[in-house]
Amino acid sequence: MGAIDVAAIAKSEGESMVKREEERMGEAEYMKGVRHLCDTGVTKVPNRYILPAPDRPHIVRCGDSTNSHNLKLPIIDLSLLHTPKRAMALEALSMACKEYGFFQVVNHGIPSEVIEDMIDVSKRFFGMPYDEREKYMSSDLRSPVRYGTSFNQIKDRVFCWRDFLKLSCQPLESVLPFWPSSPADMREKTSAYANGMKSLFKELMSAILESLGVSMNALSEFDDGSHLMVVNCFPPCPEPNLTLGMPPHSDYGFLTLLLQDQVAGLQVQYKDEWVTIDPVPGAFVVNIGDHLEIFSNGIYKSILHRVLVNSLQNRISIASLHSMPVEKVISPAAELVSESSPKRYMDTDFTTFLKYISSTEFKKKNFLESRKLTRTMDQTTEGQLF
Ligand SMILES: O=C(O)CCC(=O)C(=O)O
Ligand SMILES: [Fe+2]
Repeated sequence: MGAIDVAAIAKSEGESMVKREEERMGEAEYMKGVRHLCDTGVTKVPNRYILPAPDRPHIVRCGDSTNSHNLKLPIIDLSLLHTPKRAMALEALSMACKEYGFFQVVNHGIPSEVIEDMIDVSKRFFGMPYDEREKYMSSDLRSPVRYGTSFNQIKDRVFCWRDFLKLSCQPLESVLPFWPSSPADMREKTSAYANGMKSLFKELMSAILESLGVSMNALSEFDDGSHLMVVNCFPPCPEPNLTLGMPPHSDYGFLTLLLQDQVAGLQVQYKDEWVTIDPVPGAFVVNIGDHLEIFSNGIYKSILHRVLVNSLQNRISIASLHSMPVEKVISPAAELVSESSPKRYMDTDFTTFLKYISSTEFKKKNFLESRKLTRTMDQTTEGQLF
């Protein structure tokens, strides 16, 4: 063995101190979000955002919508619900909820101006300087307005390429004064959109309850139900194969109504494959959330989905998540539980969900798995909670 090279050790220690200092400074920068990161002119994805190889997306580049990696979701024409073709439309809805857990709705009655204004004001919000957006940053999960980055920036080991603005919408009059005051028309445009989403959600739930054959009594629970709007911004990413805009997750509520601009990115799990949902102009993507899977006792499925990023275009999506009031316990509907079809999920409340998301570095971000009851020969055991 040669003599110990003191100079080399000192040099390497010095280098690792510099590296740690860079990481520490980087960490504070990453907390400011990916929009900010992009404004600093990054040309490579920093380590903090690089997924382990098995979790990376395998992006198949295709402008061709016949490619098997692009899926055409069932399209439900809501205007048919008000015609003699209602039964046929309900059948199509039921099939979509069982087979895909996702569908698109057209002829939904939301004016195109309300939709365009919502996308436009969202773009302008994320286009404001960081100092303006920063005012709404909060780590309090119950705050009525919360600007942030990644999926769960306190917990995520690997960050995802997303910034978001979460707005509580219930009750609208009380939360509105907390919403961003700039851009100047943000509150006006966003509240018009939120009102539209609430009525569309109730119309969809009425059709869904009918398709399940359960009592309409549950409908009134949605009048004061929870309503959260998540405005997502996915800036162009220099190396989109290394990271994700959102990791695989399911949504916690009854239904999510999703508006995406014309940039593709949403992928859903279908027959063990990730398939891309091409945007349909003027349509909403609707997906079943964990609460509806529980309420339907597993008949309708809450499906894992994720978001890809791309190197060229900024992408905006607006997700409206709806459920019953937060204090309400969600359990399978009485009509759907019988001896031949036993209860498959534990009763679930919002506090349990909040505990779950704040206590787990969730691998699959799948709350639902933790609520499933597992059946042995003749007894039911509660699945492990955390
Ligand atoms: O951006 C998308 O297409 C999906 C967003 C999403 O899944 C969510 O906000 O929960
Ligand atoms: Fe989602």
